[in-house]
Amino acid sequence: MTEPLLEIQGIHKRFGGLHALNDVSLSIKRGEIYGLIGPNGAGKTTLFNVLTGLYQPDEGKFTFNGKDLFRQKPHVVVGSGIARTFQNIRLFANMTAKENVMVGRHVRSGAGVFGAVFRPPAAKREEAAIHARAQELLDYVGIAARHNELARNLSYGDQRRLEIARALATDPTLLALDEPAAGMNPKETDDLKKLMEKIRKDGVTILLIEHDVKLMMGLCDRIAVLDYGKKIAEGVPEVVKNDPRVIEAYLGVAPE
Ligand SMILES: Nc1ncnc2c1ncn2[C@@H]1O[C@H](COP(=O)(O)OP(=O)(O)OP(=O)(O)O)[C@@H](O)[C@H]1O
Repeated sequence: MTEPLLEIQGIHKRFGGLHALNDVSLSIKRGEIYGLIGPNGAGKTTLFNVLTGLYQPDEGKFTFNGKDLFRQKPHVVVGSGIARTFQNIRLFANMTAKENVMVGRHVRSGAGVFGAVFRPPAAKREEAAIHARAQELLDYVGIAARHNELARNLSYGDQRRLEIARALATDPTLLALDEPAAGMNPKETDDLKKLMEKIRKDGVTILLIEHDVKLMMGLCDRIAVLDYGKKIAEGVPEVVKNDPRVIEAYLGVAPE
């Protein structure tokens, strides 16, 4: 058995009296597309925020690629190979598409502030490489022609793609996507599905939150279901879909 890429055990997160994550454990294998579903307020985004260092969990364990990332800062998490996108798109609206990706790439570059200001030859070469890689990533997600467009002028679907390109610019091992299909039409959703399959084929493991259950069922290798901060089911889509606890969580009533 190969080691899981991501392993979280017994994670608790409380906001005052609200137990947003209650003893959540899961492990994600390398190369998987792993889905996280659950009703509104179930704790999905909170789990992402804990994983990416934005929230400090109260208890638990969290290892990634053999490294202990429990309560680490976001830059350490990114540096360890976890990149994410946000439920509410967080692009630099007044920067071009390419500049947005370059920001992601700078996380990986060694040029730093000195290099950016004084631009010695090595820094210039690095800057050229960052430009080239950013353009390549825009091409990869299918928006190369829009490279010079301000992010705010891109269509909603293209903004979502741009967020993915920016996350990929950090060379992640695990890409965590928070509702990437939100607000997309069926054609955009289908294109997004193909993009996620391509990303996985190219060696990046994907953790995905999504409300579009049809998309999740057709895309994920395994799915975990959260409800009121607890993991109530986990498994292959077919089994999860028919689990009475899942049906009850979604419909509010136990199935007949
Ligand atoms: N920073 C915070 N402070 C206080 N409560 C919070 C905070 N973040 C999340 N919560 C609460 O924790 C619970 C879980 O929220 P979370 O956003 O993780 O749910 P979700 O499953 O992602 O929901 P949705 O599908 O609506 O995005 C909710 O009751 C929410 O109000």
